[in-house]
Amino acid sequence: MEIVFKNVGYTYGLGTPFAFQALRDINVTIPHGSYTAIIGHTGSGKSTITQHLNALMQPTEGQVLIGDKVISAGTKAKDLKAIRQKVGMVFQFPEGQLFEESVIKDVMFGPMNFGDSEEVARQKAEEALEDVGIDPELFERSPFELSGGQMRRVAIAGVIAMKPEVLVLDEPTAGLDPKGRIEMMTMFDELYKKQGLTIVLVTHQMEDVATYANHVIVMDGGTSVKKGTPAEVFADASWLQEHQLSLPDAADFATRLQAQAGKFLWDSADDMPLTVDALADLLMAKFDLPMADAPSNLEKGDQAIDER
Ligand SMILES: Nc1ncnc2c1ncn2[C@@H]1O[C@H](COP(=O)(O)OP(=O)(O)OP(=O)(O)O)[C@@H](O)[C@H]1O
Repeated sequence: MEIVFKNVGYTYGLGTPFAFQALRDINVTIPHGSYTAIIGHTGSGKSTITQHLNALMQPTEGQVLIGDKVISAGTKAKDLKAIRQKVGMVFQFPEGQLFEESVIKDVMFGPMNFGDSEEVARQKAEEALEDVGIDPELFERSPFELSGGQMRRVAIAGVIAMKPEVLVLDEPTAGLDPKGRIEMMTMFDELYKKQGLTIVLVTHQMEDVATYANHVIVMDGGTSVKKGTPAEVFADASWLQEHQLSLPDAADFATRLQAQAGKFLWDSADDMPLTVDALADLLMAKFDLPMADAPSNLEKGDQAIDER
């Protein structure tokens, strides 16, 4: 499902002395089937734009087209239920919203709230819990007996169980350790590939943008200042700096190496290595190193974390 912003603006406290325009002149598209990252420094408007994706907020100016629904100031609440089912939101620290006495009941809550029978809701909940990697042995346990990482997965299963077409993730790995972060991002990537979802990821992690996203929207001062592929958005390091953003570490290293070597290591901006794996490939090729049968950096990193 495609989501289109047409001249969208949003003012908090409209008509009061405390009015603050947080979004202005937004014209962006979240393409159907894309993995879109929304980036931007603190206060640039990411959370505000995100809450327009399932009409939790309605624009005070312009329109948001969510599939075949048009949302503008004053759209009636009765039109919004179908949107809430189609666009699932995972906010920061979603485990804070767990409340039922068992894991399975918590995940069944959403589907039942949208009118599914208990039997259908249970089936959807079991599938969703399997998708997020929760062992069936835990289904009847209290969610509050689980580890923090497991609680977060259960909360995410509660969103996935509603079979959304679009999954919106607002800094979903906040507070996780490096291993938990990689596992969580890998899980979303698998869901994206397996279920044909559209994903919108709000993040401060440029590595995640480079590794998972295929479309990026850059926010600054309440508006979108750039959109494109990760390669297009990361092509200009000084532009990123002006907008208080940075390159992914691999691209930063490669750019410095290129500057120090004083010669081009890649042909066009599209070829700049953005991930550690792409950087490794570039260095292997440039220095004509033989390919060995050794674990990748990522696997070694995982191993090191496991051993700690
Ligand atoms: N409820 C509110 N009332 C008034 N102003 C608000 C409200 N919520 C956010 N703002 C302001 O709107 C602007 C955009 O905030 P928003 O939370 O969307 O930014 P953000 O990019 O998500 O920031 P962060 O990266 O810190 O989460 C900021 O200047 C913020 O202070």
